[in-house]
Amino acid sequence: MLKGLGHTNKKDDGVGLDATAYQLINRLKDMLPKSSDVSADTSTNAYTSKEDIIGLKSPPPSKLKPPYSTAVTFTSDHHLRQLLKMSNTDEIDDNKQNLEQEDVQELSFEQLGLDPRLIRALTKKNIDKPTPIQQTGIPFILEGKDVVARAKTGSGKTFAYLLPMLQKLLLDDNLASLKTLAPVAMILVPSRELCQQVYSEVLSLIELCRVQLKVVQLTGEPSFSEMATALAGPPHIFVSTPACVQRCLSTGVLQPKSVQESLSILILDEADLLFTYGYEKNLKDLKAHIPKRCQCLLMSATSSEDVDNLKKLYLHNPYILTLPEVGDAKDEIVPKNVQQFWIQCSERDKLLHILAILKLDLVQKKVLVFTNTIDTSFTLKLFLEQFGIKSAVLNAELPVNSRLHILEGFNAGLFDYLIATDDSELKEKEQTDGDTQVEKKKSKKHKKRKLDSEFGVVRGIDFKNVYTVINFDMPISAAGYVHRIGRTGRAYNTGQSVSIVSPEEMEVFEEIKLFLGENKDQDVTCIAPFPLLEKNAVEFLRYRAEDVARSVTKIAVKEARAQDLRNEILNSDKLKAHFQENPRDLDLLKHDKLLSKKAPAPHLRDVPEYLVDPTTQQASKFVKLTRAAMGRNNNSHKGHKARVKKAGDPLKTFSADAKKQKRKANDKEFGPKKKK
Ligand SMILES: Nc1ncnc2c1ncn2[C@@H]1O[C@H](COP(=O)(O)OP(=O)(O)OP(=O)(O)O)[C@@H](O)[C@H]1O
Repeated sequence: MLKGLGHTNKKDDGVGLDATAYQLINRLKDMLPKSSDVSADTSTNAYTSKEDIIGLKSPPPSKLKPPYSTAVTFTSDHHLRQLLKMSNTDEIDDNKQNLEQEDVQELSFEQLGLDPRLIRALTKKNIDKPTPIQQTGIPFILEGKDVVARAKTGSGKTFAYLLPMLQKLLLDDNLASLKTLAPVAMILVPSRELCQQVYSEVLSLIELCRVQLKVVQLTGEPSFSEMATALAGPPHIFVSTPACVQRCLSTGVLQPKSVQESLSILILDEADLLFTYGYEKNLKDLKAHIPKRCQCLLMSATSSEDVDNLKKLYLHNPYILTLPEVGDAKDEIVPKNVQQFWIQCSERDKLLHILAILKLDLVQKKVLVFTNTIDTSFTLKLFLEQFGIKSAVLNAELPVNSRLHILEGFNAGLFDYLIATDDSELKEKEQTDGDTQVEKKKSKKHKKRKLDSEFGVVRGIDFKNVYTVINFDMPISAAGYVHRIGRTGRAYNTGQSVSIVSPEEMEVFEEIKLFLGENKDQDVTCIAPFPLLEKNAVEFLRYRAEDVARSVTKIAVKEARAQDLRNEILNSDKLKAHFQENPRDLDLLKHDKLLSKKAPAPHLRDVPEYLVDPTTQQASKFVKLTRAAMGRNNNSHKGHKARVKKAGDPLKTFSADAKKQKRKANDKEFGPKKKK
């Protein structure tokens, strides 16, 4: 991104950047970790690096037929060490020579052997070249191998398995036209949100390919008739959670014998979460019904004991494909195109600091804010509302239709700020804490939390065009941090994260830095202090912020939370009925409406210029300039194609309208904005 900014400086005369701004930019450059020297120029994006293209295997890639063998390449000792960790040493030594001799070659989708219909569908989605995990994975999967694919967040793992899976169904007459009694392909994911996301991706590919394949999704605890309706036919592809499939089997809606006869490909997505979300028993029981000849794929962003256990349980002599792996160096954990920053302040001053960075326009939109509790989300929402910053909240308490709709609305650009409660780690902790199941049940009952156990907002969800991730509360582990900030910088996009760290959170922050490979002795910094926020700028806002913060009482939060839940329960029913008919009508309900009882005071909406010091004004200009240079979609690499796409993609067309509607609604709620 910095190189990109460098280019934009040449064009910025009209914007009025002065020497201070350039100093600021340079300061920002200096403070950035060396690894974040990423560019808006696609030729240097995260995926073109040789270092990132990795394939591991048995048998060696050289035994594969061309053109596959050239795609599988080792380029560093680190990669070989990775291999040694997980495979047979002799085999590695055998392969080492082959691998070192091979040339790195970037392959196109055509060269990977994908069907023209799928390539056309990808072109319509503006996807023209495979990511490394797709380059490496697709040929193996097309060959029918069992595969474990491990790659960073946002690296395109979903298409890495969807494309070859669909190709198999498209090309194999037996599979697609055979009168089976159960689905031919099954995709198991840990959460409802992921289920919806994967389902939408498959559906959209099928529609764009114009083929007669049927896909169905099912989650939660559906009734017998819901299961029977979903599986009538049966669909070719079934997207679900392990618990739900188990339910279909135990109620007889899915006959074990039919599964044995029909199932050809099974995919376990976000495999590292399946056990921690409590599906261990389901998966163990399900194993008995999976035919031996069934091809199994296991996708995950990190490695863990759970992934290993699943691999042993389901896969036969698998190919293990891994992109740079967690463990050795920071570049290999977090996508290179994400810049990481932090701000240190007291717990009490967190509201003040987030207000300063949002209100003074010091970060790019869209912004995804993570909190650890639902109450904190509402505190933040109510607080920001008073300053004219509207946001939606997302948490496990909300009805499923609302959650899905909120995600879709955010992805379509209906609102810019989403405050998500990430309690997935607490959920994991709940799983490991406590001695017996009974105790766990008791404590859960005691808490009376009506949270959806299939909710998962952090892992795997493909938030579109989120530029900034803010950790308002720090996650409780380094892995949680990696997954949170992985919601930005997806695929070829750039992004940044800002962690607001209180003294109480310093311990976990240090842990995170260590995990990312920060090393003071070698002058390696992974998370730099946020460079655009001046102390003065914060202090100027203090009085107003503290005044408003005092009005956001515990009672106000409780009431807002209850009100939001009531709204969303009503919404959810409407959504259910309406969206069966109009699945793309996203603007029916607004999720970012105001919850404060007191209307926001007009004087808090705009920060008067005299309150903003000149350096901060320059910083804000600099952020706006960057935004303009990057284009609204944060997709500079797509160039003219992005414009072509806009007309054809209902989501894009919709978001353009949505922007107008959003402006109108804003004026209605806050009053028309004065022209400066
Ligand atoms: N070849 C490609 N070129 C450009 N964009 C791509 C490509 N493949 C996938 N994408 C896009 O990249 C984004 C991230 O992909 P995906 O959700 O599959 O990542 P992931 O590796 O599964 O991440 P996570 O581990 O967080 O689940 C999606 O928006 C997807 O449409």
